[in-house]
This record gives sequence, structure tokens and C-alpha cells, in this order.
Amino acid sequence: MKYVIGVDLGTSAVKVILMNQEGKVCDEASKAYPLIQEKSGYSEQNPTEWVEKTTSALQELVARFDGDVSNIEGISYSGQMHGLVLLDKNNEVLRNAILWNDTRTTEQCGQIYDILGEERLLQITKNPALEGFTLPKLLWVKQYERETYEKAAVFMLPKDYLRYQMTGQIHSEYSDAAGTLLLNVAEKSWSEDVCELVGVDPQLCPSLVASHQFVGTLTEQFATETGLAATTKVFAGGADNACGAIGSGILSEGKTLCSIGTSGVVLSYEERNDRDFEGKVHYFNHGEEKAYYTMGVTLAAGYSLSWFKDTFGKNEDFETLLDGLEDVPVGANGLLFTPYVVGERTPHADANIRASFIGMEASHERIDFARAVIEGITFSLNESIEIFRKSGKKIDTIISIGGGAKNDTWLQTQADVFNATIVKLSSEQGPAVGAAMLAAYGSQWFASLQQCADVFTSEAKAYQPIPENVEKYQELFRIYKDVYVQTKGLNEGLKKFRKN
Ligand SMILES: Nc1ncnc2c1ncn2[C@@H]1O[C@H](COP(=O)(O)OP(=O)(O)O)[C@@H](O)[C@H]1O
Ligand SMILES: O=C(CO)[C@@H](O)[C@H](O)COP(=O)(O)O
Repeated sequence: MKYVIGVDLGTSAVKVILMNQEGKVCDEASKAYPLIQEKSGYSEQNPTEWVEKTTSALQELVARFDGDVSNIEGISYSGQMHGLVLLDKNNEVLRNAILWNDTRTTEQCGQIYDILGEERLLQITKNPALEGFTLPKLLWVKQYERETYEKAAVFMLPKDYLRYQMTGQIHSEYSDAAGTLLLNVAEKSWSEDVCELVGVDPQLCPSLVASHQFVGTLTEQFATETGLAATTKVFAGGADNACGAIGSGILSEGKTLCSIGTSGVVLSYEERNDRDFEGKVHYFNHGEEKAYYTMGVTLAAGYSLSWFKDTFGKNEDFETLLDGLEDVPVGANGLLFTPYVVGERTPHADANIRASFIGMEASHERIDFARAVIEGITFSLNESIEIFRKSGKKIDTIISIGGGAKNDTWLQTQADVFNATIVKLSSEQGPAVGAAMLAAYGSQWFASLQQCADVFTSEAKAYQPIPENVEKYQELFRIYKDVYVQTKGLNEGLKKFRKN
């Protein structure tokens, strides 16, 4: 039997899974790493830690593998998007990576609009200038850490750096490059126009390949450290949301995904690259060739829940924290939460907004707060679904993946808030499965990613919306949407009191 490994370099942890040719998940391992948040709005990680934790997770996987490691034929990646990794001319890391949920770059987003204009930016990159994207981060380093910027020889995205450390080869690929604001998304090439106008040397951009492309084998050193064979073939991989879509079989028009990881995403497959969503949702290249996807992003979805756990139940696991969630009625006994703990993206591209609990009263217990957090995150994702529905998309079934899909009550809440059937897959590790599928397809086990998905993905359970709950959530959703409007000005006033 042959095997492939999918590596999902997430924000909270790296997850590695071993899958066989029959699409069975044979083993998995995960290693967590922290966020470095020195100031309000800052979010960084140390790229060396990604490599160390991936090495350790792979060591664990290989140690438990009782077959011949040379039968592990291929490996590929899914990676948290947009993070800026800068390397010098010796390929040494110059500073911590600035992550997708770091919002320090509002000033640089303004500069990009001033230089390019919104229309031209949308025409080339298909996306607006958002703090989370890579180009504003590059311009921030150029402006505030000039010495570092001048030493930079190449910029990389998180999983591309990890792959470089495993193979010695430097590449980027289309699905992740699409989230930099430097790619001409329709033409699939770095935009010389954008580079020239914003003053970024095009030499900083690595060469581009397709997600399933073979890029080399493991270095002898990495193979020795992990116990993998040096002949293991390495395939480029994709952005975590592209891989989440592949791993959930979102490979044709009409299919919708909800992914609740650190961020939260509602994603829709697009065959075409010329639809106009006026920048309201992100529009990126898929990991499948000649395909695209659109998505709305909640900046702190799972992160709002993990913030709540770390603050009010530090040493508990999520199961203990959420014990009794199903007994709290819809609406959390009158408590409402907006999940803006680090700002928001869709539909409010607002780095300054912060979270609120509205309606606290003396009878509320911690589990009411937990229910309000879960409902608030789901309302935020429903704002993306609303944009898609208003654009004419029919959304009646949604595949739900990510850490958030581990909880039954949350899955039912998704069905009730989204008023759609929610499908849970046999593995909630969609991005890692997608990465494994890219390795399987790259290894030519299947003629297409769709054929691979037919074998590698399967539905475990479906959750139907309960009409009575749907009605209550529709009323609550109207109140939820008003909280942003009512608290925006208040948060402006609080800004100067934040940790700086
Ligand atoms: N048992 C659980 N029940 C509900 N939510 C969970 C559970 N385990 C993890 N989560 C949520 O999933 C998030 C992590 O999801 P994951 O897909 O692993 O994220 P990432 O890819 O960003 O590292 C956590 O922040 C948490 O909110
Ligand atoms: O910024 C985005 C998408 O635009 C995020 O979705 C990141 O890609 C991080 O993903 P997770 O770690 O939450 O999976």
C-alpha cells in the first residue's frame, strides 16, 4: 500500500495526516505553537518554530508507522495565508513572520489605494487592500524597518518557507500568491505594474508553480531528522482555504464551505475569473488549475472561542468548556457577542472595531457566555453567507470543517443560523486532507482532483435547520448586525487606551 502525507501549517498548530491510496486517514499528529502579540493589533510567529514543530509531528507519525517508509510516496502542504516571511541573500529569516491576523498596516493600505486607486487594484488583484494581506506588510517593513527591508532577497508565505526548509527549493504557488495583492489573479503572474507603482522590487517575488506540481524531494538532513525517505516526492501545496476546499470536495460550481479554524471562512467555488463582487469578498485562485473561489472571512472565529477559553477556563479543554452548551436556549438567555477581538474583515473591513458582550445580567453563567460566543461567531459567518445569497448564489447545503466542526451543538447552530443543511465530513481536517490530495494527485494516483475527492472524502453526518430556531436566529441576527453600528464610535474612543 502507498501513502501520502498532508501537512497543514495552521495558525494555532501544525497538523500532519497520513492517508493511504484508499483515502483512509491512517494516522495524524499535531503540535501547537503560540502567537506573539507584542502590541494591540500585532500578530507574529517565529518561522523556525513552524519547522521545529512540523519536524516533531512528522517524527511522531513516522515512529508509529509500521510499514516501509519508502511507501510514503508524496508530501504536500496547506498553509495559513498571507503571512510575510523575509529571507536575506543567504536565505536566513530576517524577522518574525507578520501574520494574516496582524492589523498594523491600515496606513499602508491607504497608501496602496492612493497609488493604485481602488478600481485598478481590483482589476489586477481582484481584491481590496486589507491589513491582513502580504503587500501592506511588506510596505510596513519598508517604512518602519528599513534596514531589514534592504537586506531582504526574497519574501515567502508560511508554508512555502516550511517547504523550502524541507527541500532546499524556493517557490510560491498561485493559490497563496493570490493573497499577497501582488498577483495578477486572472493572468496568474506577479504584477509588474503593482510592484513598480508601490516600489517593490519584483526580484523579491519567488517563482510560481501550480499546487500539485512536483518541486523536489526531501533534503538528506530533513529525511534523517524525521525518519522519512529522502526520495519522498514533495508537491507545492496550497493556501489553507484552497486546500480546505479541495479536502471537502468543493470542486464544482454551487458548492459552499464553512471553515472554522482560528479564522472563519465561508467559501464558494468559482469557475470564472471575471465575476464582480466589488471587493466585498476575497477572490482567489483555487488549488485546482483554472478554477477560483470567493470567500468572506471572520478574522477571529475559533480564535474568539480560544481567547474565551484561555481567559476564563485556562487549563480546560474545549469539551469541558462547552459542556452543557446544548442546554442553553437559542439566544444564550439574552446575551449577544460580536467576535471582533482582533478587528473584523467581512463585511466590515475594520481593524479598529473590538468585541462586545451585550445584555449581561446577574443570572448569566459562564456557559451562557460560551453559547453567546459560539452564536456570535456563527452570526459573523452568516454575514458572508448573506453577501453570497444577495449576489444570487443558492446556498442550501454547506460543508463544515475545521476545529469548530468538532462540536455537535455548534454544527446544529450553524444549520439554524445559516438556514441550510450542514454536512460534517468523516475528517474535520479539511486543509490537511486537501494537502494529502494534492500529493496523491501530483503522484498521479488519480486523473483529476475530483476523482481523488471521490475516494478521499466522505460525509459523516448532516444537520438540518430546525424551523423554530431559524426564526429566532433571524430576529437575533438583526440585533447582532446593529451592534457593529452602535459600537464603532465607542471603539474609536477606546483605541488610545489599548496596549501599545
Ligand atoms: N472540541 C472543540 N469544540 C469546539 N471548537 C473547537 C474544538 N477544538 C478546537 N476548536 C476550535 O477550533 C479552533 C482551531 O481550529 P483549527 O482548524 O485547528 O485551526 P487552525 O487551522 O487555525 O490552526 C480553535 O481556536 C477552537 O476555537
Ligand atoms: O487570512 C485568512 C484568509 O484570507 C485566514 O483564513 C488564514 O488563511 C488563516 O487560516 P486558519 O489558520 O484560520 O485556518
